[in-house]
Amino acid sequence: MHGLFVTGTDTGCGKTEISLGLMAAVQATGPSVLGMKPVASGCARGPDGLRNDDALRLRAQGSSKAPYGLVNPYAFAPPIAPHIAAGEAGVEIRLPTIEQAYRTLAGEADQVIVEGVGGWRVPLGPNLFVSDIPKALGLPVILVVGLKLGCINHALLTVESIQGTGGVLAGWIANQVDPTMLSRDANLATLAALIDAPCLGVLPWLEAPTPSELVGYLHPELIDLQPRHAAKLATTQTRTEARSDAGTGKRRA
Ligand SMILES: Nc1ncnc2c1ncn2[C@@H]1O[C@H](COP(=O)(O)OP(=O)(O)OP(=O)(O)O)[C@@H](O)[C@H]1O
Ligand SMILES: C[C@H](N)[C@H](N)CCCCCC(=O)O
Ligand SMILES: [Mg+2]
Repeated sequence: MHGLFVTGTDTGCGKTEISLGLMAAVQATGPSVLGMKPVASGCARGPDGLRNDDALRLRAQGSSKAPYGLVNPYAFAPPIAPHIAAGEAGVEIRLPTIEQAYRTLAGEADQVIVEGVGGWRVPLGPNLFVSDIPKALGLPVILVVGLKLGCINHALLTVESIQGTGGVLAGWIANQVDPTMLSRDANLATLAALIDAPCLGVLPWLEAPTPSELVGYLHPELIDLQPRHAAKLATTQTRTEARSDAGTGKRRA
């Protein structure tokens, strides 16, 4: 397995903190890891162009310093829904561009952790959604559940969509974004009972979360790609490679 795709129940649910924590957890066991944020809205313009905080943090946590343009091929200034930002910038977000950047990163590290943008069904263009990215890259998905009132509904709808459309849900991670949440443990028990995938960690609300602090709460070793799931990912990947080869006119050996 070359990577994971991190999605969440919403924007602000903790995808970046957890992606960084997962990178640190993998690095602690030896393998090299790079981070990727294929599409980012909410970027500052600097001397080298548009830069997004999530992408900069993922890049900095990487085992080597990948070119920014590979970590974040699509960067948009306004902090708004990405398809609207792309439309305003006159840019079409294209899967083959994301695939190419991902393949280059995957060639440089043992693992690539890819953070989505917003939640699972955020549109990226007229016929493209965030949910298409892990399918194109052949990646299993980790769902970050931002623990707050309302998260059960958001989590179950997201799980239904991932699993109902042929995605592989490798696990979910609960993240307490609301320090005052009532009945936290009962909510966790409900999520555990209703989500058909392992819980890979429960993060409390932390004053100033750091990747190394998060490692203690995360259990990526519980990711168990059963043979049927691995086969599903392999099929997706082969189909995607064939499609992108067709797009570039390359012939498969
Ligand atoms: N467990 C936690 N304890 C305290 N603060 C947290 C926790 N998890 C996340 N945060 C904070 O909540 C905010 C949102 O988290 P984060 O940026 O990781 O969300 P996200 O899902 O990546 O958002 P986006 O959709 O913008 O990419 C950040 O300020 C982050 O530091
Ligand atoms: C600006 C923010 N931090 C994210 N980059 C974008 C979140 C898009 C959410 C779109 C939506 O679901 O309505
Ligand atoms: Mg983020």
